[in-house]
Amino acid sequence: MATPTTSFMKEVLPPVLDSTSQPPTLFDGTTRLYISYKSPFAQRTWITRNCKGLQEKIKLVPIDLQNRPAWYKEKVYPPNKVPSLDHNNEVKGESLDLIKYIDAHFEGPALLPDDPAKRQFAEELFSYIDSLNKIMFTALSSKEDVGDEVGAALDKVEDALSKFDDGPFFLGQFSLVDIAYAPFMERYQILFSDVKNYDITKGRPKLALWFEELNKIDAYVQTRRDPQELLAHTKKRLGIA
Ligand SMILES: N[C@@H](CCC(=O)N[C@@H](CS)C(=O)NCC(=O)O)C(=O)O
Repeated sequence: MATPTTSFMKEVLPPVLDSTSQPPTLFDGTTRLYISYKSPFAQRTWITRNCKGLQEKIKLVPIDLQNRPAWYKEKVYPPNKVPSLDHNNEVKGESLDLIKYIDAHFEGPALLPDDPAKRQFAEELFSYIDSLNKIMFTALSSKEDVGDEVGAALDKVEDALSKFDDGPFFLGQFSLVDIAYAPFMERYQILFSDVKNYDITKGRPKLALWFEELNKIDAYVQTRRDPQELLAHTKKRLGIA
């Protein structure tokens, strides 16, 4: 597919709902994506919705995770996490499942290529991200300097970006794989620079180019938070503030 660089007007984002907020009219047939503006898992689904041009079809419902409305757990999504998607009056969760679901069940450009080799590599990369996250967050929470494990994990990302040469993204062209990685890689770039004085792109030209190209994609840029806000929020969550 063509890289979705098409600009649309900056969306006016709906206000965050907290424990004092009334629920929307639940299960009225409206497709709703429950997110938190700060959640990297939720951001994956939000980018996917934007990439497919579904701003009108999928309504964002941002909730305050620090002060959640009780109705969210009781009436919408008992696991009480974000993201979740209410589509056809059925609520589903798990961000990686949801980005595939949104891609497959809604109109808009296909975000996974048909090529079986690329599809297989996509699955490998979807599986790898949990290990990457573990290594990266463990390193950030530790007092030690950045060690070999982080370097090796990032080198693996650099290698993955070298596999297909028909574009700067994981599968060549922009896809769900980039969407799965973007919210986390964005946080690693900011956090490692601030906390460890470590530039994750140094000596990794493919990764540097990946960030450069990603930051041209409006559907993603619209979901980015202020880096200082993200830094403060994530450091607090990791207990390193
Ligand atoms: N595996 C889930 C993880 C979702 C998740 O942990 N979301 C966080 C926000 S980043 C959350 O809702 N945390 C609240 C909680 O765990 O109570 C996914 O991929 O969607």
